[in-house]
This record gives sequence, structure tokens and C-alpha cells, in this order.
Amino acid sequence: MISKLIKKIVETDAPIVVGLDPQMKFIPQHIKEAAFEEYGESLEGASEAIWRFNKEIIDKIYDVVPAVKPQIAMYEQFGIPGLVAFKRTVDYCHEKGLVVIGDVKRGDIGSTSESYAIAHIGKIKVGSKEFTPFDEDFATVNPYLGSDGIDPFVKVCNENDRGLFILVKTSNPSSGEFQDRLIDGKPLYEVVGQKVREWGEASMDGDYSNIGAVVGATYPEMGRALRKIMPKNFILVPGYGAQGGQGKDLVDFFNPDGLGAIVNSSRGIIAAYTKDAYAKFGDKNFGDAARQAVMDMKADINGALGK
Ligand SMILES: O=c1ccn([C@@H]2O[C@H](COP(=O)(O)O)[C@@H](O)[C@H]2O)c(=O)[nH]1
Repeated sequence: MISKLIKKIVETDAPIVVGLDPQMKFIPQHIKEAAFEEYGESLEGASEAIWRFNKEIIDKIYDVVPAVKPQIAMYEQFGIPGLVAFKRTVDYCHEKGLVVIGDVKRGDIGSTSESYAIAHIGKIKVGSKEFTPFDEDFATVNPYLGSDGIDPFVKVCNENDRGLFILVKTSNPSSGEFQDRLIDGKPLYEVVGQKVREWGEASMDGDYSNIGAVVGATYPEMGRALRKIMPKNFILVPGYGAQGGQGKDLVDFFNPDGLGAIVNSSRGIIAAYTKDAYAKFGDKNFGDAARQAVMDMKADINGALGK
């Protein structure tokens, strides 16, 4: 699966993933009104608004980026209708040829991890039939339970040619509270980075492993250290834009081959029309504002990489 993602990054010349994190406050009034008119002010109405919003964004960006990252929390908060909107979004992104990274941050004891893995990147048999429940290409995973919580995810990946991004150093302000603590003289994030390297060794797909890492754009120094520890693991880099990360911070997350990292922006793209810089598009043209924000992000990152 990582080779498919790399091919699309090269084709679009954009190491960028658009985060589909559709909070209600970002959905223009005209979309909410139309959805509520049909489905009522209900979980169904909100989920329909999310779906319509996503579809417009996807239609405007699918040809200029390789991948999207729907954040399941934004859908789950609307219950079952929200999860239906999540699945519709995943399926539509696949129809448009996009690689889908499900930001689901799962991880538990082995038997439960196996079920999470099946749900998001695997297959399940029901009688004589087989189903792919959520059917993302990659899933994000929390490694805090250790190897027996990760192994079932790796097994399901290997059986289905899917991938993982394992949390190593997260972008949030308090990530250091635990992740920077020293263990035998090494910060925990480096210990986890070394484990990601090992977990990924049996999942090679070309030059890179299907098992990648999450490292926040907000910690460029740590990104540089982790790049060296995990030379064959792709890094998913959140924290660009709304959390303050910029192109110049990202250079060392990449390998000398110009690959090795893919940078996420969610609010910075999907809510671009609410920002002064893109206000000229207006709320009716929020999809065009998102496309322009992608082009600006691409110029910023590729400029920093000297392309
Ligand atoms: O360390 C992490 C891991 C995941 N995220 C997720 O990425 C997006 C970021 O959204 P922005 O609007 O671009 O800030 C969001 O879904 C987070 O849950 C992260 O930010 N940091």
C-alpha cells in the first residue's frame, strides 16, 4: 500500500494529505439549512451536512493531492449516522482514486486490536461471505499497550496490503509529558521509533515499509532524529497550518530521495474560506478556497524542499 501512496505523491508532486475533519462550525449555513430541511435538526441532518460538505471538498481536491485523512471523532460524535457519513466519505474518496488514511487511533490488548484492525483495514467473514467494514487503506494506531497490541494490526496489514501510522511523537503541546521522558537515557519517542522500525521490517513494499509513524510538524528537531532512526518508515506529519507548523519546519522529516513524509492539514484546508486570506471565495465557494489552500501548502512545502 505504501508504494501506491508514493506513486500518487510523485504523480501529484504533493506530499500532502487533506484532513477531512468536518466540524459543524466549518460547514456553511446553506449546506446545513438544506440538510436540516430534508432530514431535520437531528443526528441524520448533521451527518448529511457533513457528507455534502466533504463531497464538495473532495470534488475540488482529488486531482491535486494523493490522500485524505478523515478523523473518525468528527463523525463518531453524531453516532451511527455520523459513522455512515464516515463510510460514505471513505468510499467516495476511493471512487476518486484517493488513498484513505483512517485517523482512528486504535490500540488495545491483542484480541481487541485484532477486531479493530479487521474493522478498519481488514476483512470479516459472515457465513460464506466476506466484507471489508470501513475499508481504509491506512489506520493510525496507538502503541501504548506494547507489541501484543500492535502485532494483530501488522498481521492484518500484511494479509491485506494495507498500512499503519503508529503514534511516535504527537504534535500537541503536552505530548512531552510522557513521550519525552527518558528511559535508559533515551526519550520514549525514540524508543517507540526504534520499535516502529522493527515492527515494519516484515512489511516492506518497495523501498519503504507499510508500517509508518506519526510525528508532529510542531517538533522539527525530533522529526530530524526520528527520520534517522526509521529510514524506511514513512512519517505522517500532522500539525501543519492550524497548529503552527510551516514548510521550513518539515525539511528534515524527508529522506534525501525527497520522499519519506506526508504532511497533513485539516482545518487549514477545509476551513480555508473562513480565513482572511481566502475570504474572497465566500462561503458558497468553500471548495475552491480549499483547493487554493492546497496549492499554497504545496508551494510552501516544495519550496522549502528546494523543488
Ligand atoms: O500528533 C497528532 C496526531 C494526529 N493529529 C490529528 O491530525 C489532525 C490535525 O488537524 P489540524 O486541523 O490540521 O490541526 C486532527 O485530525 C488531529 O486529530 C494531530 O493533530 N496530531
